[in-house]
Amino acid sequence: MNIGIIGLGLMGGSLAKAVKRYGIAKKVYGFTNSEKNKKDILDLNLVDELVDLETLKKVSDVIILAIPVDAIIGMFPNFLDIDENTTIIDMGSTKGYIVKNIPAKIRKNFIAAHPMTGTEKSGPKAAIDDLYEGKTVVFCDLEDNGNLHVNKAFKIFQAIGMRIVVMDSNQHDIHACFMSHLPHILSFSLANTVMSHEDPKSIIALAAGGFKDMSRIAKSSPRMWGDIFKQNKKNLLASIDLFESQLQNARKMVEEDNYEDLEKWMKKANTLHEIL
Ligand SMILES: NC(=O)C1=CN([C@@H]2O[C@H](COP(=O)(O)OP(=O)(O)OC[C@H]3O[C@@H](n4cnc5c(N)ncnc54)[C@H](O)[C@@H]3O)[C@@H](O)[C@H]2O)C=CC1
Ligand SMILES: O=C(O)C(=O)Cc1ccc(O)cc1
Repeated sequence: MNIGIIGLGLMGGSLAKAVKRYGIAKKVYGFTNSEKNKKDILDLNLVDELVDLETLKKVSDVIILAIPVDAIIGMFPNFLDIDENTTIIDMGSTKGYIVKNIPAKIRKNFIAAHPMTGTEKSGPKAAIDDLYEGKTVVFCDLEDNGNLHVNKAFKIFQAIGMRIVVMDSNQHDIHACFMSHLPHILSFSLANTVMSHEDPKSIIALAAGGFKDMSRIAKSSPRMWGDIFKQNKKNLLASIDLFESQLQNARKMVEEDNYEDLEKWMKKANTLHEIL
């Protein structure tokens, strides 16, 4: 089968590497809207050929959308004339808003997927050989897809070493919010808090592992995360409220010198790593 990838940054570029490595695609075609990235994509040999969108639509049996979540929605009108056997798979970090907006004409073709793997880096140079190996991909609302398309999606993601979890898109957005969207907005907040108080010299001199761990994802793409926070606004606001109440509780225990309860509270937090 021929695979066409739209957007060849971290996710699309890494997928191109994976499908090549496992010999899943006869040919991998790519489309990008970024002139700046074209040279990198070709230098890195991510795809067999960079083509225009109309060509990619015609030559691909499967089209992967690895672009920001608002750009995924913006692509829908381009697919209205797609062949009934062409599968479209999006890799966006949000699912509810995307699924709700898929045009009826292509609903059977369009698989809503979210690979639960990534990094804070972006662009073609960020692509990694084994990004998907042994990781989970969530497929949403498969009951609305045609069997042919579901089977193709399973085949591709299993072949690159992924574990598949099937979920309702609204449930996905709640879980993805707590497990990914909330941690990202907290990391951005921590980075801005520290920078508003500390000078660069002290940051360099004193940054230890814990700070580096907690701020790594604050390096993530603002374009990509702006779209995610917008599409998952309702869940994000609810999770921030819950986080704020935890922080307020911690603040109160410190303020009142209630170190006994503070220790109990931290011991409870320790148990997260019995699960992870
Ligand atoms: N970065 C991560 O760790 C993860 C990202 N995702 C999702 O994957 C998608 C892609 O993210 P990344 O690869 O990290 O972003 P990226 O920024 O590394 O790559 C996206 C690429 O798409 C191109 N692009 C943007 N709009 C386009 C359009 N309309 N047509 C053609 N090309 C276009 C850009 O030039 C860019 O190179 C997003 O929807 C994101 O939410 C999902 C899981 C993990
Ligand atoms: O860099 C990390 O640790 C991530 O958590 C990457 C990530 C970003 C967005 C997603 O939708 C899923 C994973």
